[in-house]
Amino acid sequence: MSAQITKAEVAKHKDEKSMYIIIDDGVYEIANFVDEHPGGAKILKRFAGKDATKQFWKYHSKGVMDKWGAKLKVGTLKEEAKL
Ligand code: HEM
Repeated sequence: MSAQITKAEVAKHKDEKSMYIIIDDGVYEIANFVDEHPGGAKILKRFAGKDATKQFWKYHSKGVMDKWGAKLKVGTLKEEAKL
């Protein structure tokens, strides 16, 4: 079972040491990926600690997730009550 990570926890990971982004219900560690991102490091860093689902699916096809998803995934977004 993969780790359940809250949105608040994701938000803490936003620098070079550790950079999390959310895509759908997955949490991805991209600190070591930003420099090889074909779309550039800058745009990725802008989403560090945040949900990038909409932007991800705007620029990538499912094949990108199939190739990279498992390598970068560190957990699943924890379901929280929406108040
Ligand atoms: C885990 C997260 C991500 C991975 C693994 C990833 C991977 C890739 C790959 C492999 C490409 C090359 C093009 C392709 O094969 O389709 C690409 C291009 C690109 N990515 Fe990402 N990406 C990620 C997140 C993001 C995010 C959050 C943005 C924010 C907008 C972004 C913006 C772009 C852009 C603008 C391009 C260039 C598209 C083009 O030249 O047509 N990516 N990315």
